[in-house]
Amino acid sequence: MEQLRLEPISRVNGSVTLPGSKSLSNRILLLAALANGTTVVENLLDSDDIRHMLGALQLLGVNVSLNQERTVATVQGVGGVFKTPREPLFLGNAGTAYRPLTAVLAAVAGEYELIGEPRMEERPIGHLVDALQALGGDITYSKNKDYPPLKIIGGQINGGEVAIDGSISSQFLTALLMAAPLFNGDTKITIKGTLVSKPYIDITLDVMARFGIEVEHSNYATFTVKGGQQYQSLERIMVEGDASSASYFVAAAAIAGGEIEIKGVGAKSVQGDIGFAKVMEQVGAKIDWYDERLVVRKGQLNGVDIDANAIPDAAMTLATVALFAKGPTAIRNIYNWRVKETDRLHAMATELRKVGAEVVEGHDFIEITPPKHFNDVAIDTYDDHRIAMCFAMVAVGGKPITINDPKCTYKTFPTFFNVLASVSE
Ligand SMILES: O=C(O)C1=C[C@@H](OP(=O)(O)O)[C@@H](O)[C@H](O)C1
Ligand SMILES: C=C(OP(=O)(O)O)C(=O)O
Repeated sequence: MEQLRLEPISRVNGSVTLPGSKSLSNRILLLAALANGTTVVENLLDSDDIRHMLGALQLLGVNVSLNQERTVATVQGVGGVFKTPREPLFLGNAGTAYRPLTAVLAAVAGEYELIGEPRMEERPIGHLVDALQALGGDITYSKNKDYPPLKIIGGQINGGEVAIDGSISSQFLTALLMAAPLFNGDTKITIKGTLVSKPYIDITLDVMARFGIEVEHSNYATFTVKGGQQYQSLERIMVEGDASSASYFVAAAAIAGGEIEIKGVGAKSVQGDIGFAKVMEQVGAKIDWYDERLVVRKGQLNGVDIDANAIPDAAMTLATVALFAKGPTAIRNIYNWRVKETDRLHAMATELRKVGAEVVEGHDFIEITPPKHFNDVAIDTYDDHRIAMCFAMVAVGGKPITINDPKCTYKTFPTFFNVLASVSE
């Protein structure tokens, strides 16, 4: 197995231009493909999750051309008419590809099979499939009920009233919302249970509006979407920098000092993970806010006790910031960490303990007391990009660390370790 040795970093300094947002890239690609004209997408992320979406679109007969860096895509929309693919759509472990494609392909004519990596077969999708089936969708489980892989016969959905469980993943509601304009009739969606990861719904509504579709909602409890609509192509759309990827550089500057300018997200971001920078101010970081960038400096870091339901991805970074804060840190209301790239609650608890922290792993929370002494260990990353990236913060805090399988960052941020090295002293 490949390992990356990170020597202690004494200071960080410089400027980082963020790669495009994963959440925005995959939503924009799918809606541009469904639209009825050509859309040029700029600052597209080039990472595994996006490659899986692009691979699927190609098999569905969508013509997408990319520049050499794969950061500008010209998408020739097919007006909601896909080709039946000659092989199953392999979507890796990309939730932002698998879930939206499930709903959209249930809505448009054709026969489809959606497959993924072994971990994808352990990540639930039953809440989405239940809702689509209740609306008349023809979806069957190829292996285990409520989990991928899936077989879909599309084009059967008339719309109507439907309830969807929002308590495990917001991606199910995102998927249903993105597909609903393609249903024959109007759809009224009611949320069952508490909706988790709510800010991701704002990203969905924002992108849908950019492509010409308005959704009405009352306080994220009910949503109404008119059926029989078509997405409208955009001449040009720019993908914001990835706010979750920004979290590592916000944390690095806060921990090590020096100053990092982070370009690509700021006060105007549509991504909820920008909220991580607010949390870091509470922890003690000094941040200057601009519309589309942040400038971050070190401060005296103190442990905090927060509800992180709205920022599930960036909150993992707080778990390693906690190693360098004064006093314990508690991160609460994060049950769904358990159904992501790995069981992140258990994995984070295990690896933080290896480093020397005292950790309480609750059903839906984690409490971290910083180490008295840091152990120089190799961190297992469980094929989870965020575990690899957050544990790089140990080196930023001045302690040596080894990251196993560092290429797992390719899921969302292939150049992460190079970018970190470029601001490290
Ligand atoms: O809609 C999205 O783009 C995402 C939603 C979140 O998932 P959940 O809604 O499952 O928490 C997040 O963790 C994921 O990385 C991206
Ligand atoms: C949870 C994540 O990914 P996915 O989009 O596959 O759910 C993530 O990127 O942290």
